[in-house]
Amino acid sequence: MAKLLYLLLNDMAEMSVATCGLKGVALAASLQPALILLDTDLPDMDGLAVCKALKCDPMLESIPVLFLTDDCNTQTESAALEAGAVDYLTKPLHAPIVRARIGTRLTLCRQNLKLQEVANVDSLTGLYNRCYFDAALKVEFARAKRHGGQLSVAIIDIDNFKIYNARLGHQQGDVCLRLVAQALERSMRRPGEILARYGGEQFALVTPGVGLVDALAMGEWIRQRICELAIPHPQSVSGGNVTVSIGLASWKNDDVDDTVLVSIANAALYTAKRSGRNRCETLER
Ligand SMILES: Nc1nc2c(ncn2[C@@H]2O[C@H](COP(=O)(O)OP(=O)(O)OP(=O)(O)O)[C@@H](O)[C@H]2O)c(=O)[nH]1
Repeated sequence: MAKLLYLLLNDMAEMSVATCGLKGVALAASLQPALILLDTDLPDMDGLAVCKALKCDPMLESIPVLFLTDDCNTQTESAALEAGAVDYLTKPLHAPIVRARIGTRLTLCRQNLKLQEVANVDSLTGLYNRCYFDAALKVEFARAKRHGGQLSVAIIDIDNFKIYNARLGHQQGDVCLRLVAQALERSMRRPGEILARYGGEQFALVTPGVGLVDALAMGEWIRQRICELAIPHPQSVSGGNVTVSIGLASWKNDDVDDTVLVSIANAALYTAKRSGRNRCETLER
């Protein structure tokens, strides 16, 4: 059946096939596909259990699952839909109907992707917004926990930005935000890093695979790049130019979760501000 479906659909999308439930979940995690076709009857486990496993995983929960099965039992069908499936097609499958149904799903996936792209971006700076950052951090956290990796978060805040705005005007404030955002983008060096505008004059960065020592070096590197922009500030804390303070926090394989990690980075930022601004801080834990 998998081979038949492959032949039937492979001109509509790039397809990959797994021959049992466990391999299917692993394949989904590595490929992050737009759509998953699933049978209820698999060699190693129940297809419904696979669907539930996919829906429990923050990295996979948003991928639509469509059942293709010879189980016509309405109870199984409603259980599949309750488990999060978007559709349930029963055999015998009619090629044109399968193609049309899956075509509709793929179109919806593409439209969703476009909508998400717009919804995830901050219109002033072009960076990701806070909503995207929070969701992406959850995914990166799950990945780090699964693989036992490291992960750090930085909250980057422009110093005395209220004064900058008050003295130079809101429009100039917007120009400054864009320049800082561009410099932060240029400072990103590792694949998988996610940079966002976290709020007004605040930016957030998550760096998968980076522990506290490297995060501090990265924070210091970023702080210097902003100083080098040499954007004049009427009441600068250093050298007459715009500066940033940075709060850092790293996950230490403990039971701290993503939101607590951000709070710790925010508390470190508060310390940086209190200690005179234009610096990176982290908290002892
Ligand atoms: N131009 C502009 N200003 C903004 C925007 N969003 C927030 N702000 C301003 O950013 C300023 C932030 O001020 P505060 O939170 O007091 O922080 P601060 O003056 O930078 O002081 P510290 O963070 O303690 O160094 C406020 O005056 C906001 O109006 C924006 O999109 N554009």
